[in-house]
Amino acid sequence: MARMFFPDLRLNVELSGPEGAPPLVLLHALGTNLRLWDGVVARLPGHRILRMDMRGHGLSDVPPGPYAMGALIHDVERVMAQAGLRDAVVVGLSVGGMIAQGLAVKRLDLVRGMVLSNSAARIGIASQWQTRIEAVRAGGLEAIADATLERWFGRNWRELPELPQMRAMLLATPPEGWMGAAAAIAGTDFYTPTAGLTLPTLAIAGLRDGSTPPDLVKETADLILGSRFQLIRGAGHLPMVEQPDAYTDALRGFLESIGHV
Ligand SMILES: O=C(O)CCC(=O)CC(=O)O
Repeated sequence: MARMFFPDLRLNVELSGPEGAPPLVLLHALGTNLRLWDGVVARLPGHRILRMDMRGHGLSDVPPGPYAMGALIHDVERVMAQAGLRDAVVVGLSVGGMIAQGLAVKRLDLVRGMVLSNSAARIGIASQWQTRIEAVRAGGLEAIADATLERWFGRNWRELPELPQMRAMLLATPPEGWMGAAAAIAGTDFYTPTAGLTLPTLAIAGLRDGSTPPDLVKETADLILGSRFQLIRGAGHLPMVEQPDAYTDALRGFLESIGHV
């Protein structure tokens, strides 16, 4: 674990795997942090893996919100520069996948391929995000926790073994950070720029995902010429936590198919 220092903020990052190995960049979802990827990192020992806590999340600084999507993209750009990484496969979960799309549009030299996991060019509608932001402002993350966990995991969410860990991760997110990043999602519509992308892309969806349902993920995958779509049946919004073997197999298959091994 290391802190990267920039003039306006510090970001928490972790670099693992052999230096010089094909690089992966892992970007987490709203209300989570880089620990979300523990199972994937353990299963992919042959890659140089950079993961980071998005601003306002995990151990990164919490600048006052709202955040612009452009700022979240710039954070990844400068972390990759400081780590000396380019030509990476960027794996982004949900808002992380939006950041991956924006990074590919802006800096294709940094992105060899994308995995848009449980993500889309546009997620939710602005008024819905505003309602959630107001709830968090009034009552903290606890105010939205149950509804969020139900969207993440589906109807039987209370029975899932991963629930205590994921609830704790959600509740540990600084409210200012959650609201800042939620505002970035609310203000983003990448439909047109993403439709112009032509790079190797795998889109992954979880059957029980109520945050970014399979049809929404597929709609974005279909914008990108030659992209592939994979549905993980036994998972919701966080398939790397619920189905780490199936999820890593999907990543590995994609990486092999583009020779990024
Ligand atoms: O909290 C939700 O259900 C929405 C989460 C979302 O769509 C964005 C994300 O997970 O990054």
